[in-house]
Amino acid sequence: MSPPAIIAPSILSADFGALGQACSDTIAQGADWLHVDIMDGHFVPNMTFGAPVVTKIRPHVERPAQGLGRGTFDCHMMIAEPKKWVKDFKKAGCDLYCFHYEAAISSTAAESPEATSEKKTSPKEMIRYIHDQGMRAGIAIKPKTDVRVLDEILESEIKEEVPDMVLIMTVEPGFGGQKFMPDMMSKVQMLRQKYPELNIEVDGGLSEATIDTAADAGANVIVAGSAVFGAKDPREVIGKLRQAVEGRR
Ligand SMILES: O=C(CO)[C@H](O)[C@H](O)COP(=O)(O)O
Repeated sequence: MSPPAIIAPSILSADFGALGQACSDTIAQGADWLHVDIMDGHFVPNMTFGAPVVTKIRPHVERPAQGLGRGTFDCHMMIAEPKKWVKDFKKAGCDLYCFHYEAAISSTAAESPEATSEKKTSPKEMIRYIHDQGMRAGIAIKPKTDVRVLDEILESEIKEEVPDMVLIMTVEPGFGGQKFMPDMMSKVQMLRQKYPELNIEVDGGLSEATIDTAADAGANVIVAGSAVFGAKDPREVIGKLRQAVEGRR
């Protein structure tokens, strides 16, 4: 049986002028986590906000008593230098720090142009570092990245180097409101088959129209921005997304 359904509305589509209230309302409407999109204008062609804003919205949502329970701040770091901000986000109240595989690999290359294959295990070093700071770790891949790059990481014998979640992007990261890419579902299926207990998150274009495809493939953590924040009745949408995932467990 796959892990429980987790609905994580992306606050990228919330009213930034009343973000704290939007966060508490969304949890009250039945969301499990809040998906917090951090963009730096380098890794992706858009900017959002940094740790000071997370610090301000954190008190609006009660933190999970333990683990990745209700109220988890799932911070999706679409940034070129993911290691640089780990401590700041821990301090701001992030529970799950999800960095991009592509950023970790290229920041290693930037630090050391003569990087050896050993150096290229930097995603594992990142995961260990995030765990050392007392957060859960996620690793995300963009649509063009082969999912098989994750095997070596997921199969690490060192527990601290294994991520708590994998995020399969179902749009090119950078903007909300884009079209879901169904061809990303083969990545989800492959992961679910190999790792039955893994938290597999999908992000981009998820809605009542696309949730069945994602749930059939085996995704259990569902990010939805415009579908939730643009809805007349967000509670109903959150409930339907959850029902679709629960129905496949
Ligand atoms: O990471 C993201 C964009 O890079 C967003 O989380 C994602 O696109 C959610 O928005 P929507 O549900 O409207 O597609």
